[in-house]
Amino acid sequence: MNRGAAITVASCGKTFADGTRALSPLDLDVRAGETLVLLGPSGCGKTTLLRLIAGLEAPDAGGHIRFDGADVTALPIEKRNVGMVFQSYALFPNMSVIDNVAYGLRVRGMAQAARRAQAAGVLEMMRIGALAQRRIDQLSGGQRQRVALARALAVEPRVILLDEPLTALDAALREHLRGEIDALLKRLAITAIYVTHDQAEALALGDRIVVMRNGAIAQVGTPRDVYFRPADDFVADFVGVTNRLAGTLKNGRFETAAGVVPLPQDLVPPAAPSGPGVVRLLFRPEAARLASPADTPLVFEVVQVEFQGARQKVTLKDPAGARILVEAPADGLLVPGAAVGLILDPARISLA
Ligand SMILES: Nc1ncnc2c1ncn2[C@@H]1O[C@H](COP(=O)(O)OP(=O)(O)OP(=O)(O)O)[C@@H](O)[C@H]1O
Repeated sequence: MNRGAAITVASCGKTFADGTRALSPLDLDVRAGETLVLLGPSGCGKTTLLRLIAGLEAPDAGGHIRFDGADVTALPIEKRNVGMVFQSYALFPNMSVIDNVAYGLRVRGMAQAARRAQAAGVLEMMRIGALAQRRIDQLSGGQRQRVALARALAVEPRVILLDEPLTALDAALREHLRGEIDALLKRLAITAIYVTHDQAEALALGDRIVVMRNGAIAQVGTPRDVYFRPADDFVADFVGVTNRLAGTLKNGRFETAAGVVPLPQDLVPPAAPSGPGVVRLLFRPEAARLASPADTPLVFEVVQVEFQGARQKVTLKDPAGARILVEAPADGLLVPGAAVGLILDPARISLA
């Protein structure tokens, strides 16, 4: 198959005819062959951005889309060599699986024998060759979504755009197909843009994640960046549970009511702290390790322990009353009221 195209989105905003501003002008570079996930709450503009890249919508004046440097802004979808997969399968229900998959090749004028052979090859690759003669309305949801993916891939696109393709499926199937899609996209080295509002899906699939909010980009980064070094409170909360401690910065250390946290040198203090002299330290529940109070300068009081089998969730409070949540192996016996030390992983803390 083709190698994926690099995509440049330059100053692309979108205001719809009714005056709704779905996207503020934004810039985004998608690398050739990567899987980029657009993640954000409902209405933040993910689908609109995907449709601009597809050529289903035109950006407002001044916006440009380039594929491998060539300006495609004025090209309609059928001239961009992109494949699309939607949440609703958008397949032809009365046609057979193989005819659905070969459809895009027919539109492109490929001869019947050739397009049937190519479609059959893609069905084999997706491991649904046995379903080739079935009608779409005789398939399960998971099978339909595999056919939709096969149809998008059959035309050998340089870019594949997926808009919440797994949302309609049940949780177990969603996870299974997510793994298959991940493996497939990596093997094909095709450029993929994947829209979802599901953070677990984004973290699992993305080479990079674009977190969106109110028609703008809140952060672009690897799953680890976005999870452990969120750019702001919105990203931190959207992508998981976040602990916050208020304190001050002194001599490369963070001082808070519970004690002191040494800071790694590469941790940048926030440009605009939340109050005069006050900074907040952000970390995830699993970025902390419980220790003896003698072994760390950061000490809390145990408030509550929730046993979960292999792990336990422990709620702690500091002398100022601020509460945090940490996850720990379920071996140590912790009782409410006891003092416990905390060691934070320096690679997994951020400041805001
Ligand atoms: N054709 C349209 N005309 C007017 N407004 C639109 C149109 N399409 C989308 N919008 C609006 O633009 C904003 C962004 O919509 P978009 O579908 O891009 O969001 P989204 O992040 O994909 O949301 P969801 O996760 O719910 O699909 C929303 O306020 C939406 O109502």
